[in-house]
Amino acid sequence: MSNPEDLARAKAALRRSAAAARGALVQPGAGAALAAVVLRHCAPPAGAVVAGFWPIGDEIDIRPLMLALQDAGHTLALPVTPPRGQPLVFRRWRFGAPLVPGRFGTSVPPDDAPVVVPAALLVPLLAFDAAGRRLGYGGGYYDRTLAGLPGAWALGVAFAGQQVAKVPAGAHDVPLHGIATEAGFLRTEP
Ligand SMILES: Nc1nc2c(c(=O)[nH]1)N(C=O)[C@@H](CNc1ccc(C(=O)N[C@@H](CCC(=O)O)C(=O)O)cc1)CN2
Ligand SMILES: Nc1ncnc2c1ncn2[C@@H]1O[C@H](COP(=O)(O)OP(=O)(O)OP(=O)(O)O)[C@@H](O)[C@H]1O
Repeated sequence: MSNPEDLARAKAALRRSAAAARGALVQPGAGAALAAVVLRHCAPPAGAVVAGFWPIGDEIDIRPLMLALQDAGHTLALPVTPPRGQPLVFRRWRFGAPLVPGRFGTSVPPDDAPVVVPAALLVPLLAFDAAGRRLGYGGGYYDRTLAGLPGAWALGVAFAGQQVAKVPAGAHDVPLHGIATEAGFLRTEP
C-alpha cells in the first residue's frame, strides 16, 4: 500500500464499513466492563494526566472509565478539536464541570479550562487490528497529536467487534500501545 491514493481509498472503504457495523456492537454494560478491564490490566501510571474523550455516536461509553480514573486520583482532560491540520488541544475537566459544543458534534471544556499535556491518552477509533493500527474518522487529529507526544502512552478503546484483520496504514499512522475492549486487553507494543 505504497501509493497514497490507494491507501486513502482503502481507508475510506474500511471507514464506511466499520461505521456501518459499529451500531450493532453497542450494548449496555460495555462501558462498565471496559472500565474493569482497564483498571485490572492496563491502568495508567499513578497520578498521570489522562486524556479521555466525550463519546459521540456509537463509540463505546468511556465515561465509567473516566470516572473511575478520576476517583483513583487522576487528572482528566478532554480534547478540543482545532481546525483541520492542527493537533488536538487538551483541557482539564472533571465530572460536574461544564462542557460546551465543539466541532464535529463533540462536547468540550470551555476556553477558560486550563490546557494540559496528557501522559496517557484513551483514543477513540472506528477499527483496530492486532498490531495496534487504528482507523479514525479521517481527520488525522490523533495521528498528529500522538506524533507531538512521543512519550505518551496511547490506549485505544473500542468494542471487541471493531477488530479487523488489517487496518491499512501509512507513514503518518502512529500505532497504539494497546487496545482495551469490554472483552479484554490487547497489548500491541513490541
Ligand atoms: N468522541 C470523540 N471525540 C473526539 C474525536 C473522536 O473521534 N471521538 N476526535 C477524533 O479525531 C476528535 C474530533 N474529531 C472528529 C473528526 C471527525 C469526526 C467525524 O467525521 N464524525 C462523523 C460522525 C461520527 C459519529 O457520529 O459516529 C461525521 O461527522 O460524519 C468526528 C470527530 C477529538 N474529539
Ligand atoms: N503527523 C501528520 N502530519 C501530517 N499529516 C498527517 C499526519 N497524520 C495524519 N496526517 C494526514 O491526515 C489525513 C487523515 O489521516 P488518517 O486517514 O490517518 O486519519 P485517521 O487516523 O483516520 O483520523 P483521526 O486520527 O482524526 O481519528 C491524511 O491525509 C494524513 O496524511
